[in-house]
Formats: sequence, structure tokens, C-alpha cells
Amino acid sequence: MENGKFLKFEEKLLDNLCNIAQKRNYIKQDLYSKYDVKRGLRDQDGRGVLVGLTEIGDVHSYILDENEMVPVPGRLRYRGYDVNDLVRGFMTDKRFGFEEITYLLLFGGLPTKGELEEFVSLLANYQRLPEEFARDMILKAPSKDIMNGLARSVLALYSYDDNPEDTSIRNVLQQCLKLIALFPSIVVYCFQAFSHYHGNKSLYIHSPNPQLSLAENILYMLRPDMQYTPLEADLLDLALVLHAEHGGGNNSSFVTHVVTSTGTDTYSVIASALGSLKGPRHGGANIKVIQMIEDIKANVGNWEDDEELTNYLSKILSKDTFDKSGLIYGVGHAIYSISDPRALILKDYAGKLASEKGLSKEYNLYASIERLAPPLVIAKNNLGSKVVCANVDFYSGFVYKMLNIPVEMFTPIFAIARISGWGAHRIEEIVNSGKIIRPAYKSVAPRQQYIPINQRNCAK
Ligand SMILES: CC(=O)SCCNC(=O)CCNC(=O)[C@H](O)C(C)(C)COP(=O)(O)OP(=O)(O)OC[C@H]1O[C@@H](n2cnc3c(N)ncnc32)[C@H](O)[C@@H]1OP(=O)(O)O
Ligand SMILES: O=C([O-])CC(=O)C(=O)O
Repeated sequence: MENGKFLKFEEKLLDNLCNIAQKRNYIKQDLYSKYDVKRGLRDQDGRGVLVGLTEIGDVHSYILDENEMVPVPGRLRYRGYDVNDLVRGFMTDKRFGFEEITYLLLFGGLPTKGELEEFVSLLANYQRLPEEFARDMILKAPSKDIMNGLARSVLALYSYDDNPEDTSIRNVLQQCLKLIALFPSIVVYCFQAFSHYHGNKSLYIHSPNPQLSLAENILYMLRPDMQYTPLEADLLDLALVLHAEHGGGNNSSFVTHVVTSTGTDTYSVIASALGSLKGPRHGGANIKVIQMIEDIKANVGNWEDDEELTNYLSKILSKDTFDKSGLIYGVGHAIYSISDPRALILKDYAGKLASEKGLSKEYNLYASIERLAPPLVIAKNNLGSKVVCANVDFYSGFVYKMLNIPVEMFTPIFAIARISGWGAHRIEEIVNSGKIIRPAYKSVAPRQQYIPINQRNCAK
């Protein structure tokens, strides 16, 4: 078929197939309650269905009072340590925290000074990509999406591993450590390829510097002149620590457990987790928040007017504007209610940086949305007495923006952090050699008699 004709035929056929797919895949919504399906793996009261045990991360958001859930300010613990205490610890001592927290997540205890030094030097030795990897796997097929480039690179690393299928703890640990060390270079090179081939900018490929922390290396490789300030490196390090882990039930860590439970290799597992994190309802929300704020700035005449802002937020919720998903990004959380402790920390730094950089008006816009959006989300979704708050993705992008980090890097930075948690969860799943994860789906399709092809009617 000639090209023009094919395009018309294709368009009509796809429209038709799309209608059929929509209609034939629809399941009557009342069947979910009839069969007591735990949609989204949630119980009636919104709590997640208990599907596993972990010692890695603990997310706390309510207490039970006479069997009633009472919301409390959110707490996050890594291996039993409160994240606020961990952050205070390394920031007071003026050292970088991400490597130490990675050690804690993987090995279950805080390292001594000597243990940390050995661990840091191991990571530094793992941070160089295989010879020609950047040229062959990243620069030759630049992706418009850095998460896509990252996942593709992770899968490609399988081919450079002499022992990719070995799922012994020793081998998996080494694979995870190598990936943790390599993620900054892969992400930055994917970004450089994107900005050169899709943005017409000069191409910079700086090798990582083994003397620098992981956070410093991101900035060092990202910047054409390799320069960054201590404050920029400290804040990026803090952000990495805050994003490193969130229990076994968050979508990407659960994916890590699910895919690990099949017995597959580390590269397949981490690529799957990356696919999960990229989603706008999960880690991809940090990019969406920035786009949403730009959209609000362009469409709301006076951001300081609560009424005007509320009207626009309502239009976002009713799918009339912005990306028409009906979501106010950066708001709401599967577990937190009154507050997400990470959002509180990031908000604090966002406020300080904004006043230094003359961006207080924009900071106030964020703060207004944080105040105005929750009641609107609650009303729109009939959530009754539920409490909704800003999540980690709400202020993180604003902080990155003030550190001059490009928006395309936001979710990949989340991945650079969260791979520490994924590595720990993969090892925990293997050590405890769980069953293959395989929940049930009830079939609600009516039984059908086979119809020979010449007696069938067209789909309507
Ligand atoms: C790192 C992270 O993953 S943090 C989360 C990042 N994601 C976002 O910021 C996207 C915006 N927020 C959301 O979509 C949701 O709050 C989620 C996905 C984070 C959590 O969703 P749930 O666990 O379903 O939360 P919850 O039970 O409180 O939600 C109840 C209802 O309110 C809706 N809702 C919750 N938050 C929002 C929001 N910000 N905007 C619009 N609707 C919302 C949910 O979609 C859900 O509707 P449904 O019952 O029709 O599915
Ligand atoms: O726990 C969740 O559902 C989402 C998540 O990963 C986080 O907030 O860091």
C-alpha cells in the first residue's frame, strides 16, 4: 500500500481497534467489591495489604487507637534509624551521607570510619564504565528520556558481565554495588547525549573523579567546567539520602521483590524497577510538579490570590487543564497523611535557597499549593476524614532547579538514590528465598463456545 493511503487506513483501523479494546477490556466496577478485590493491594481502610516483611525501611504515618487509625506526622526509618537523626549526624559532622546510608541499607548497620573508607574506595573502583560503553551504548542511540536511556544501559551491562546469571549473594551484591557506582555516569552521559543530539548543545563527557563523593561526581560530570559549590554538593547529597529507600511496598521496591522472586538476573530486576519509578504517580512526579508549576504560572494571573489559584487547581483535578490526568502532582501519598518527613526537610532548604536566589515569590506559590490542594483532593475523591500532604516529590524539583540541575535529570537522580534501596531489597528477597510472588486474579469473563471464522460477526 502506498504511504499516504496506508496512513489513512492505519488511522481508521487503530481508532476502531482502540474502541474495541476499550469496550472489551472494561470490567464492571461493582464486581471489584462483589469479589472483595483489594484494588491497588489496599485494604478497605486504605492500608496496604500485608505481603512481606522487611528490615530495610519503615514508613510510619498513623497509630491505632481502639482499632481506629489516627494519623500522625510521618516518620521514616532506615534499618531502624530515624532519617532525621541520620541526616543530622552526617550534616553536623560535615561529611557526605549517601555512601554511608547505602552501607547502612545494604548491610544493616552504621559503618565505622574504617568500614566506610573501605566501602567508599570499593565504590570508587567500580565507577568506571566498560571501555567504549558510553560511545557504543549511550551516544549512538541518544534517548529523549534519561530514564529510558538508563534502563537500556542497565540491560546492556548484562552483556559486559562475565557472570550475569549467578544469583549467589556475593555476585548479586557485587553487581548491585557496581550499578550503584555506575548510575551517576550513565545518567549524566545520557543527559549529555540528549542535550547534544536533541538540544544542539556542546557535548561534554567527563570521567568520574574517584576522589569525589557520588553527589559531587554528578555535578562534576554534569557541568561543562566541572565546577560546583560545596552547598550544591551538600544539598544534592542530602536529596540522595532522602530518596534512597521507602520500605518494601513502594511500587519500584515491590517490583524489585516481584521480579527477584522469579530467580532472574540483577540487570532485569533493576531495569524493571526503573520502569516503575519513571511513572508520574511514582518517582516521575518530580518532573510533573515542575511542569505543573510552570503551567500554573502561565495561566494564573495572580499567584498570590488564593481564589484564583484554587479555581485553577480545581480545573487540574477535573481534568480540564494541564496534563488532563486529574492529578495535582507532589500531593498525596499511599502511606503518609499529616506529613512526609522528607518533604519537610526539602521545604526548609527550598525556602532558604529561594530567599538567597530571589525566588521567594515562586517558593510562596509552592507553599500556597501545598496549603490549598489537600482539601480539594479530599473533596474531589470523597476521602472524608483522610488527611493529605505534600510528598517528597513536591519540593525536590524546586531545590534541583535552584541548584541548576536540568529538569530531565530529576527522576534519574531519584533512581541514582533509590538503587541503594532496590539493591538491599533484592538481597533481602534472595536471602529469605521467598516463594515466587503470584497473587490471584478472578476471571469474570463469561464462558464462550468456539465460533468458526466464517460464522463470526464483526466486533462492534
Ligand atoms: C516517590 C513517590 O512515589 S511519592 C508520590 C508521587 N506521586 C504524586 O505526587 C502524584 C500525585 N499523587 C497521587 O497520584 C496519589 O496521591 C498517590 C499515587 C501518590 C497515592 O495514591 P493512593 O495510594 O491511591 O492514595 P489515596 O488512597 O490517598 O488516594 C485516594 C484517592 O485520591 C486520589 N488522589 C490522591 N492524591 C491525589 C492527587 N494529588 N491528585 C488527584 N487525586 C489524588 C487517588 O488517585 C485515589 O483515587 P482513586 O480511589 O480513584 O484511585
Ligand atoms: O512509598 C511510596 O509509595 C512511594 C515512594 O517510593 C516514596 O514515597 O518514596
